[in-house]
Amino acid sequence: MDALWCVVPAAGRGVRAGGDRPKQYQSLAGRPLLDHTLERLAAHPRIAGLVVVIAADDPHFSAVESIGGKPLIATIGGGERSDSVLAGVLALPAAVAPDHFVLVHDAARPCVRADDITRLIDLAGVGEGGLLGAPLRDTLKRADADCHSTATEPREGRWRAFTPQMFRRGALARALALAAADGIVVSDEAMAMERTGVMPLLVEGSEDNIKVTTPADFALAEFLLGRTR
Ligand SMILES: Nc1ccn([C@@H]2O[C@H](COP(=O)(O)OP(=O)(O)OP(=O)(O)O)[C@@H](O)[C@H]2O)c(=O)n1
Ligand SMILES: C[C@](O)(CO)[C@H](O)COP(=O)(O)O
Repeated sequence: MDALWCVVPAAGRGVRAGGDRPKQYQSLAGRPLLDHTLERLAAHPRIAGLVVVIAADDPHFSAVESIGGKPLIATIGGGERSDSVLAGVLALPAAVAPDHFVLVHDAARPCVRADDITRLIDLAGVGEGGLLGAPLRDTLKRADADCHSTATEPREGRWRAFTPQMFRRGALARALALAAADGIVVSDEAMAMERTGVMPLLVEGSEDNIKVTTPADFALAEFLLGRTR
C-alpha cells in the first residue's frame, strides 16, 4: 500500500482545557501541542502528507508548505469535529483517489506511537478500514445527574476509540456527508462508517495515545512525549 495522507482536525476551541488559546496551540514541552502531533505524523514513513484543518478565525496557525519533508495543506474546518474532518477529506489532493485509504488523527493526540500507526495501516488496510482503540479495563458505571452510580454496565465487548482512524477517501466523505444531511453529529469517523453498514476493524493501540482534553492532561502528555515515539 502506498503511503497515506492524514487529515488532522485542529479547529476545536479547547473549551475543556481552558487557557488563553485553543489547546492545540498551548505549550507542551515548550512548543505548541499541534507542532508535536504534526511532526510525529510527518516522521512516519507510511504517511505521505498532511491536511491540517483549522478554525476560520484561527490567528495562531503558522502556514507552512511542508513539515518533516512531507507536504502540508491547511484548510478551514467547521462547527463540529465531523464538519472539520469532512472539510479535510475534501481538501486532500486530487491524486488521492476515492478508493485510497486516508488517516484521520486528532491534533490533540500528540503521543501516538509510530508502531501503532503501522499496525493500523497493515491490519485495517485489507478490509474497509478501522481505528486504533483499547478494550475497557475498568468497571463501567452509569451515573445520574448527581454523579451517583445507578447501574454497572457490561464492559465485555466495549472499547475506547482512539485515532488515527483509517477509511477509503470516497466512502468516508460520503458517510460524513450522509450523517450531516441526517442531522447526526458523529463523534468519530467509525461512527459515520458504521451508519453505512461498514464494520471498522478495532486495532488495539497503546493506552498512552491520550487525547489532551483537560488542563491535567498536559503534564501527562509531556511525560509521555519522551517515552513514546
Ligand atoms: N469543530 C471542531 C472540533 C474539534 N476539532 C478537533 O478535533 C480534535 C478532538 O476534539 P476535542 O478533543 O473535543 O477538541 P475540542 O473540541 O477543541 O475540545 P472541547 O470539546 O473541550 O472544546 C481536536 O484536535 C480538535 O481540534 C476540530 O477540528 N473541529
Ligand atoms: C475522535 C475521538 O478522539 C475518538 O475518541 C473523540 O471522539 C474526539 O473527541 P470529542 O470530544 O468527541 O470531539
